[in-house]
Amino acid sequence: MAGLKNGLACKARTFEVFDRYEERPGKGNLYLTVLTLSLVKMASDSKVHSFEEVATHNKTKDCWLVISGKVYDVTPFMEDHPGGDEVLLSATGKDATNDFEDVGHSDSARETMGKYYIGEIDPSTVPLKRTYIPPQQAAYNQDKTPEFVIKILQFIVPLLILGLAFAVRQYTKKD
Ligand code: HEM
Repeated sequence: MAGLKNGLACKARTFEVFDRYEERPGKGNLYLTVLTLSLVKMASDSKVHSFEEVATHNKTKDCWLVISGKVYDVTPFMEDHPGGDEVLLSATGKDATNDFEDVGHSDSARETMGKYYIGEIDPSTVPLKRTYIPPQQAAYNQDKTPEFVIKILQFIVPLLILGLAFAVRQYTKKD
């Protein structure tokens, strides 16, 4: 009976845990029941939340996160999160998958997540990521011809002035 109690209290959602129960001699039927109950629990846990609903849980005392399509209620973890509660708050109201992955969380952090899992996000309700589209502005001086002419003139004009000065000097030179 103690095994059954533990099985029900346990939040683990893997078959591995229940395989161990099956190995116990003489209690095959009992442990099969535990497995079934667990599956029912899994199904009921997988509540589908809309993004709009999840986004309203954006406070220190009520904080939900969306990571890899799953919804986590991390309210009880706010004070204990090694990265602090501020980062968790800043990850609300959006898909926090990248924020979570960018930190390079350890395997044990990923296991901890399971404790706070409350369901799935309805993907159709997640707003599309906005991509930055630069304004359609004409590039300055797109036509290169005048620029080219200006550059040539920059060389020719001083040369012309020099040549003119030299000619004037030669012309006005007294023998
Ligand atoms: C359910 C969600 C989360 C859980 C269970 C979790 C758990 C943890 C744990 C256990 C650590 C200690 C280091 C490690 O073991 O990797 C950690 C560190 C950290 N986490 Fe999270 N975390 C979660 C979500 C997030 C999110 C969404 C962000 C970013 C917005 C974040 C940012 C950080 C930062 C900045 C650190 C500190 C890293 C360092 O200083 O080395 N975490 N987290």
